[in-house]
Amino acid sequence: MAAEGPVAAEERAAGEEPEAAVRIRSLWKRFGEQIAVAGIDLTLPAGRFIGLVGPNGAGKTTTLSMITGLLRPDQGTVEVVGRDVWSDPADVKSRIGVLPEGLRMFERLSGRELLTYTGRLRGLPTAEVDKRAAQLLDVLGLSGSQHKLVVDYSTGMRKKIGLACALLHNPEVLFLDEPFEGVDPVSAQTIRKVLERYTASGATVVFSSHVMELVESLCDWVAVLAAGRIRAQGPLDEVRGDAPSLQAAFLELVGVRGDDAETSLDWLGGGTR
Ligand SMILES: Nc1ncnc2c1ncn2[C@@H]1O[C@H](COP(=O)(O)OP(=O)(O)OP(=O)(O)O)[C@@H](O)[C@H]1O
Repeated sequence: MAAEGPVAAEERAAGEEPEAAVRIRSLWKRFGEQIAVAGIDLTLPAGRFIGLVGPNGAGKTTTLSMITGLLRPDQGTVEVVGRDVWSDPADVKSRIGVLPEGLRMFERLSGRELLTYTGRLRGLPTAEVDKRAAQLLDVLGLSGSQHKLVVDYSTGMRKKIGLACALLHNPEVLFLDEPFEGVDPVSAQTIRKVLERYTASGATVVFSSHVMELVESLCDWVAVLAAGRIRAQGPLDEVRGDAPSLQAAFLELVGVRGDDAETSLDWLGGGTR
């Protein structure tokens, strides 16, 4: 475990919990009959690389949307860096960066224009926006395409420009929904390096993913969600426990039913009809 900084040590000495990046209490969300999030309690520590994992339909996107002020909860509270999200969403939004799933962007802008627009919306001075935009485009390998319209960007390029927009105002916490989906290994490595650089300075990354190997190699803290409930949360080593990999621990936690395919699809196999 990393050495504890003086502030954390003081807080502990005073018997106080160090500030969490996210604190969720009894959070619920229903869509008609469908319960997407079923009363979760979750505390995500600050300064960590956090993976939110779960099978399809587990409630990851719904949870992230409620944390980031995009979707109002039916019940429960969400605090980000100690501030109640739904009492003052604008305050919380100024402190966080978000790369949502299926992000819609102003596609008739070039990548560079999109960054300039985002920076000005965030209230950054023009010269600072220009400096940060140039650096982010360079680090993310987008300098050569900065004047291309976003509509003509590939999936990976869209993820990268979305990440650049989310980082431009140097947020305290960064939320990413499936940031590596559809991204080739070279771009994935670039994104990874940028995120590692970001967390090394004490910031928090929370990202959702289905790819356990990725979560295992990147994250030091994991929350497992299934059917709208938290199945496990804690440091990666604790959640993995004695299992040989996070994937194995995950399958056990969410209760796999892989055998069904072997018995019910007995006609599948090519050749005979
Ligand atoms: N706007 C909506 N209207 C109705 N049902 C919804 C809506 N959004 C989500 N759901 C339902 O809520 C449940 C949780 O969905 P959610 O998208 O949060 O899961 P997820 O863990 O992000 O899934 P995936 O990994 O497949 O993206 C699912 O059963 C989904 O069908």
